[in-house]
Amino acid sequence: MPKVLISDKMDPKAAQIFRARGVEVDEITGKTPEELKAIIGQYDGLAIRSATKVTQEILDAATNLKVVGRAGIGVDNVDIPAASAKGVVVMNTPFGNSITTAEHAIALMFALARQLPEADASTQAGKWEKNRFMGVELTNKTLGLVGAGNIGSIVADRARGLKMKVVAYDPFLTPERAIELGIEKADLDTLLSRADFITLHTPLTDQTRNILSAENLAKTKKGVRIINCARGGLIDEAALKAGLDSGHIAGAALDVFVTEPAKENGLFGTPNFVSTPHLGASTTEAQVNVAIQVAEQMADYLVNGGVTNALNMPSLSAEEAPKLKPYMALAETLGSLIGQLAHGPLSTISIEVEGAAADLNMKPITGAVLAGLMRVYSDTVNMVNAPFLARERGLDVREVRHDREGDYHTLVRVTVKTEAGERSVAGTLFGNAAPRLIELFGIKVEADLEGHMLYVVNEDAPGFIGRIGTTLGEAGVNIGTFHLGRRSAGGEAVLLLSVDEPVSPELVAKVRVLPGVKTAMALSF
Ligand SMILES: NC(=O)c1ccc[n+]([C@@H]2O[C@H](COP(=O)([O-])OP(=O)(O)OC[C@H]3O[C@@H](n4cnc5c(N)ncnc54)[C@H](O)[C@@H]3O)[C@@H](O)[C@H]2O)c1
Ligand SMILES: O=C(O)[C@H](O)COP(=O)(O)O
Repeated sequence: MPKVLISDKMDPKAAQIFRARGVEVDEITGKTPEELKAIIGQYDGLAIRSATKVTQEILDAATNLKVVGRAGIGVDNVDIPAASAKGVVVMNTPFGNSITTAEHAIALMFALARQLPEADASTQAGKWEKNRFMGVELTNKTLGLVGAGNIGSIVADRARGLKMKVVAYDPFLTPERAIELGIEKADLDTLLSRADFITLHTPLTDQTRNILSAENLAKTKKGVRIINCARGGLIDEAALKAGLDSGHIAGAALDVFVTEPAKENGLFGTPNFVSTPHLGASTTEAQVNVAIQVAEQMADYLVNGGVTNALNMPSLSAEEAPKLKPYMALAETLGSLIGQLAHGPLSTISIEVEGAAADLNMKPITGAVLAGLMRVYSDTVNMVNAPFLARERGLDVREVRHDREGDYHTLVRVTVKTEAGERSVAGTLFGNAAPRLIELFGIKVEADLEGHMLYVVNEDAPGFIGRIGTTLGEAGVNIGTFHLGRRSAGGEAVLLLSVDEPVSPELVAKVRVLPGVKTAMALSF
């Protein structure tokens, strides 16, 4: 039974779903990195929010880990390249808390417009400072939206409902989508110069870090109010404080900080500064949504192999997973066969599908071929890290889907380019389930590839099979299955034998010197 650790506070629905789906679950929150390192080795899955940092060190200690599930959106607390390299799927729940976070941005915009926190503190202090708190209306004001993705779009919709004009900067926003959202697409400088309020809704990347730098803050309109419910690091906090102190910036509301938890910060105590402790996603509705989603996604992966919302692997629905399972076994076996047989550096690998296979999601098939191929070199390779390792090694991966109908109802062919030329193997599914080799380096040969095998290329000549049988018999090796194929009568032939135990190097050496043998190799699957 797979075992998951929930290491951040999560709605109880997550644990309930894991258990209902046959996944054992421990909820242990508030651990230090050292404490997490000590226990993570027991788990197949790790369910987190933003508090747990999934670093290279944690991943190194996570010897059984297969999936990290983020109950939320931002995954900047997960070292995704390190997870990919270790074959760990990283998934998030990209929509579960979007409405809640958009609403928080709108709430902070009102808090700034009407100085609600200060007015509340003053009133409760018995001051009744009616004349101190003069607000501004949102109606007819311009909202500058930096990032018009899931959350930004919802903020735009709500802002338009408030009769604001929305100007958006997002390099990936198409003109059609801007029209659909009823917003104006602009460049950053235009937005900065026109916005009465600016709200940030981008991930933190090398391009967005300090997008509101001292230089860009200086381009804003005097009296601008700024909201950040996205990520700390998008705003230069020192420059923001200077802008508030000088009065150029009329107000700023931050839910997120460069350093979190933000127990101390230079902005604290600054007039017209409002803050919340990363509460963007903190509503009952959002937390139930993300807890349910993350548990379902992780259980799907751990139990059925279904992949949804992964950031380092193509999606594979729970419906597709059982259909693709035999294909992935076939693909992995073909990858392994070609990895064992093709010597020297590979420059290109081409994966072709035809017949029924051509109707399937090809990415998992490709991932499985690459995993089979690379596992020949390292047993820590899986479908997640195989494409990553292939890219790292400069292997050019090509996918070809053929519409044509061939001799087989379904077929997967793998061709690699080596220094010695192209090498190709092909297989089908027997009875729609059992992987079967049908072609090896251009020779038709039907074989089940499993367990320990001996591969021999020889000249097709009478008496050869007897000699092989005798050689194996004398070595005390029992033959399970025997598959033969040849290019032409008297030409090159291949022989694939399955045997009950590993084929020793000594036996391979004996076979290699038999008359007519061109090459012999032990294979294992
Ligand atoms: N405060 C919270 O509790 C909370 C909750 C949920 C999400 N978030 C954060 O909110 C942010 C937005 O989330 P989302 O779901 O809308 O993400 P999203 O991926 O749907 O949208 C992000 C948008 O930013 C745009 N973008 C990327 N680079 C840009 C750039 N250089 N300049 C301008 N725009 C750029 C993208 O094109 C995209 O449209 C994320 O950082 C997420 O982690 C915070
Ligand atoms: O990216 C997110 O989903 C938010 O930052 C929410 O973070 P949290 O789950 O720690 O509240």
